[in-house]
Amino acid sequence: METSQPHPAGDHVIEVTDLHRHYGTGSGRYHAVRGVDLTVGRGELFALLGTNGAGKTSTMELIEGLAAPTEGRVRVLGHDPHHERAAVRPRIGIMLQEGGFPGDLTVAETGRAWAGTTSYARPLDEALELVDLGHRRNVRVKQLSGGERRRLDLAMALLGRPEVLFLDEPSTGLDPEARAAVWRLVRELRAQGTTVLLTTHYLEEAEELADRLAIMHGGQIVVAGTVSEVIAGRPSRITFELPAFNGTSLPPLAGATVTVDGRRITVQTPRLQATLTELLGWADRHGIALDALDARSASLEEAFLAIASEAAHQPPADTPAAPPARRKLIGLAR
Ligand SMILES: Nc1ncnc2c1ncn2[C@@H]1O[C@H](COP(=O)(O)OP(=O)(O)OP(=O)(O)O)[C@@H](O)[C@H]1O
Repeated sequence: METSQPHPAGDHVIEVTDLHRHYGTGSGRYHAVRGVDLTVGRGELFALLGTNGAGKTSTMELIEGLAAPTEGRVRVLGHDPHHERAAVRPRIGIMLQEGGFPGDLTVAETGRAWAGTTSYARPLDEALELVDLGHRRNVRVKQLSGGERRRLDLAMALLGRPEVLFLDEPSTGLDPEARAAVWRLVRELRAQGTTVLLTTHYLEEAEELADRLAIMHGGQIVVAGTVSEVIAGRPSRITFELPAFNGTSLPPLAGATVTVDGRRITVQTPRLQATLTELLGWADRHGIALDALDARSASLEEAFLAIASEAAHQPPADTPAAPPARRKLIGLAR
């Protein structure tokens, strides 16, 4: 077993190089993670986005040290998180997609049991208050709502005052108010220097929180960078309807792509202001009303949809066999 040296402060807290993960063996072997590289600096929040089955959780689990990669190298706080688990585990917090805490224990009993596995546990009440669960401390876990269970998962991940926090879809199942509260908490933790790696399906969550993000598809990172870098180069979009189209042709809109779907027109353009000016001038000159007019710059959502659709048309060379059924993750196996 290779024993790695801890990194000096300020270096990358997470380093992942050419990571691969297979599930199963023989003809049922499935290549779920296919050469992922990423780094996360101290105090940075990095979001992993992707389509369903893109490989986000499979990648996270390797970085968390819950499984060993088939190939590739992972370092967390300078250590191999799987083989040097004892060095890494006390310094990280993990919120899995399904916490799996026993339903018969109360919130407080769960917290006490979990605190016993953690070296520098913060007071249980403090952890519960962070996620607004203090008033539910004597309620059995099975009686909590789905959103409350998610918040319990988060409280348990925070119990050991982690330097690195892994959040796998932290706000799934939360109502908008609880989600906003979780976002505030994550921002505070990051401001205090916690490094965060999160997966999410909510693009606005990544837009709100992430310093950098990566979009995965088919086990690979298709694009990575800041939100502006990922959006850069994506066209803006103007849509409208022509209720009483009198046959007047649309003007030539330089550099734009026009799609007509019945009465609905979509114009994609790299020059939003100039194209909109040309279009409004044309409508004005011909006395045409542009119904339901909407003009917007490229968003992360549009970039995501375009990237996912482009990637879906370019499957990797070793197209996988259908994957075997997924295993359910049990929180206590962390
Ligand atoms: N234990 C497992 N055994 C076999 N295949 C698995 C296992 N876990 C995941 N897979 C498969 O690996 C691929 C990647 O799954 P993974 O859960 O990492 O994706 P994801 O991006 O997190 O998806 P989602 O957004 O749906 O949570 C999927 O095709 C999945 O079915």
